[in-house]
Amino acid sequence: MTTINIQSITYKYGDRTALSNVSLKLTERRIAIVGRNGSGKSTLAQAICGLIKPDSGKVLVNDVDVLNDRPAALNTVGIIFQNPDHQIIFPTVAEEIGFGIRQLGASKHDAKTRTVEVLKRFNRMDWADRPVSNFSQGQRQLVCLMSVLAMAPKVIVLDEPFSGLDIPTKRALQKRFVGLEQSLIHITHDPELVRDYDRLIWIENGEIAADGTPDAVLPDFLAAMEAADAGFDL
Ligand SMILES: Nc1ncnc2c1ncn2[C@@H]1O[C@H](COP(=O)(O)OP(=O)(O)OP(=O)(O)O)[C@@H](O)[C@H]1O
Repeated sequence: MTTINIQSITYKYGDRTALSNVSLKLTERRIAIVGRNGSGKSTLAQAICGLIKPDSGKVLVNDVDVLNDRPAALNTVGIIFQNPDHQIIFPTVAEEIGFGIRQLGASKHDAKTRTVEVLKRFNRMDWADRPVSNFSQGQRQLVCLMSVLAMAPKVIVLDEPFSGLDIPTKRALQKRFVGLEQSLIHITHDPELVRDYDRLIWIENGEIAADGTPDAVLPDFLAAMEAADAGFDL
């Protein structure tokens, strides 16, 4: 079982408090995070992955301090962002996948072997030397997923990976996520995607507004979203 221990995290961007004293113990395999734009979801995702340094508090994933033990964090938590271009840095698919494996300390030879393994698993050996720049957004998201899986993390954080994808591409990618053995923490604006998850956490203004099963939390969340104002005129 994977345990994510978020201990009293506060994070500020200048004067703006994005997360305010958030504590959570997460052990479920499928966890959804919902909330309005700007409520703090992505900030929490980055804290869970050790990508930002909270002003106070810490995150332990299976006892790994993800901020301060970067080598151990790399094969403990992975993240897939909304925009694959924020993630992909290498020109070809094999280089991109291999880079993550090398980060774990693998030799060039081992990185190559594991890159081939993951390409085969996804039936995408023909992608190895193809330039990512020619790929569609859905294909790039799959490259990101393969790169993350090649590092064999225990937890994968999905930060709205489906936005901008058409319905068939979204469905195809979703099928890949559903089958993963890893624990998933899935940030989404689409409650339908996470209705059958084990746990759903609703964040507002950097705090936990509700936490429970989707059946328990979603009705209030959806009612609040229906009643809410955008806060500005379009
Ligand atoms: N780089 C930044 N600099 C300054 N403020 C930021 C920065 N990133 C986020 N914020 C602010 O922090 C708050 C939380 O942002 P965050 O991106 O975590 O929200 P979110 O729930 O993921 O939003 P969305 O659903 O729009 O992606 C918002 O008020 C946002 O404007």
